[in-house]
Amino acid sequence: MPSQNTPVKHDGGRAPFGARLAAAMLARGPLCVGIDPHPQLLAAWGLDDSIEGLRSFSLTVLEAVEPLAAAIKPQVALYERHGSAGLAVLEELLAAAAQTEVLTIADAKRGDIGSTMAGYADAWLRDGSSLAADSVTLSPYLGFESLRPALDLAASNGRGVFVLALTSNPEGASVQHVGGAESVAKRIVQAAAAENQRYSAQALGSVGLVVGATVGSALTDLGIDLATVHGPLLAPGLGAQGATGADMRASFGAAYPAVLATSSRGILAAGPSVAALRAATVETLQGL
Ligand SMILES: O=c1ccn([C@@H]2O[C@H](COP(=O)(O)O)[C@@H](O)[C@H]2O)c(=O)[nH]1
Repeated sequence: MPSQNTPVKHDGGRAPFGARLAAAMLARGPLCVGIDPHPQLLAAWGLDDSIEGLRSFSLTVLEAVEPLAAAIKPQVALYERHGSAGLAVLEELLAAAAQTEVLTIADAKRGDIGSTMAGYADAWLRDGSSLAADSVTLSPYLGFESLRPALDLAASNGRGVFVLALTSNPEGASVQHVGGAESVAKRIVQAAAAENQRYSAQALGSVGLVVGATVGSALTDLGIDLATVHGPLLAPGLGAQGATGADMRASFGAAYPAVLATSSRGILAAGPSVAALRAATVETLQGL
């Protein structure tokens, strides 16, 4: 575990991810737009479920939301289902986004034993990797410490991670709530808080958590204080999964300023018109 005084080195002059995200949230508001090219959405947009459809969908969403959102979150599974050509579209999307102000969160939910984790860290967080994003989502099911290669690489080059803690799906509780007052989720929250001690106390740390907008009273029930994390809280579940801005304020309480709400289908359903996607993004922001 790094000490509070561990120096943070940055490649290429990039500021830490947490500080960059906090600045983006301040300037644009606390919204991430998910880019989830489901086959049904491609069809609703009049696009084929093909590489060209995937490319058109992805670049249209980027064009629409990059001036408005703090971050975009491409769902990696929906690129992987198109094979290597789909991943090439994701690479193109990430490269195009890197030319804009919007930050990127690759929703890959990676996690493995440490030696293999180093490969995932290289893919999603290493400078020069064609899939490198500003941050990536990670699964701690093999133990938080197994994520070490990604935690350290991100800290070394101004990138970030979001570790699953309390997910937005109803099935998550069967694992994450286990242990009651000493729940699995609480252990993950504590580990992220310890990890963020390596970052300046003046800004958000770069180790974020995924905590669903749908968690309701779970944080209170499990005695989890997210204000201790000092990192960003990525909150899926807004819109299509039913959660609202009011729900999030009620659930997150004092930790709400660190919440980056994310919505995919709730905004994407407005496409393919860029103007309509922008209107849906603004409307979603107004509800936060
Ligand atoms: O707990 C989690 C973690 C990740 N997700 C992902 O977020 C989006 C949500 O899409 P919507 O269309 O806004 O429901 C999707 O990519 C999920 O895989 C999540 O929903 N919950």
